[in-house]
Amino acid sequence: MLLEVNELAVSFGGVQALNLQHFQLEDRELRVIIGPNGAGKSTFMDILCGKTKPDTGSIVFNGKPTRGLTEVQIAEMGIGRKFQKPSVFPGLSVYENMLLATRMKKDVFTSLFSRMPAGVQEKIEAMAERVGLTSALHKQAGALSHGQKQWLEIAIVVLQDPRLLLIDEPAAGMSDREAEKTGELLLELSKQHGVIVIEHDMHFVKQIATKLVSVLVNGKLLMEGPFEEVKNDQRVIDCYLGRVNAQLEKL
Ligand SMILES: Nc1ncnc2c1ncn2[C@@H]1O[C@H](COP(=O)(O)OP(=O)(O)OP(=O)(O)O)[C@@H](O)[C@H]1O
Repeated sequence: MLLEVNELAVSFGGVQALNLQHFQLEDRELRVIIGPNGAGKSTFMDILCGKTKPDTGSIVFNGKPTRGLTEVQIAEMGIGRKFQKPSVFPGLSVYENMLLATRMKKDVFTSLFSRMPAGVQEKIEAMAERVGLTSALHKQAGALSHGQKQWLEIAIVVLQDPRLLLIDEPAAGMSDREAEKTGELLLELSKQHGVIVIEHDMHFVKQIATKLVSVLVNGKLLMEGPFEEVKNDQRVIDCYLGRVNAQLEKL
């Protein structure tokens, strides 16, 4: 098991944001987490990467407990997080952004201007190929399309060689074609990494949920199952009145 979580809870000002009895993820499993706004999805990822400290509970990653560790220590253990908010350096090229990612432990100046260890260039070129950014390698990151920026963000996390990737709403704001390409990329990445994806777009969920979908509601796990089972579950449908419900009916 790559990740095992038990009795994980956190409250903010008396409001319980998360109260997760149990969650587990196998190595090289891609799990999608869905749930209405305020369900605790981002809070769960924030706790997994050490950004938020839980009140109670245990998290065992790759056989080792992570509670009490800092964000940096957790990242070094192999949990990589891609946030919804862009975090690339817009004034640097795609290549330079990727180079920085391979050398995160050094400062920006040293990373960009010191001698490059053997194999780094090849690693960056292979990653650019994987995320479809080969022809944009020397473009400024700030000039990329929204979809390309998201792929660069994913590449930056993957270049740090995490065992587990946490990805928050990767398809938000993308065209259908970009979302589809992103889905293909995540499926490909899950051959080498554990991947947890938070997503609202049900077409995208359908594409990538080849195994299990976890549904969070009010901080609790409502159900877990294959996409077909989840989308037909009355409790899930009831939680998704409105926009997402309409999407579910079309699938
Ligand atoms: N730092 C914080 N301080 C106070 N309350 C918070 C904080 N972070 C989250 N919350 C609250 O915790 C609950 C869960 O929020 P969270 O952002 O995890 O939900 P979510 O499922 O990711 O929602 P969305 O789909 O809208 O992103 C919400 O009631 C939210 O207002």
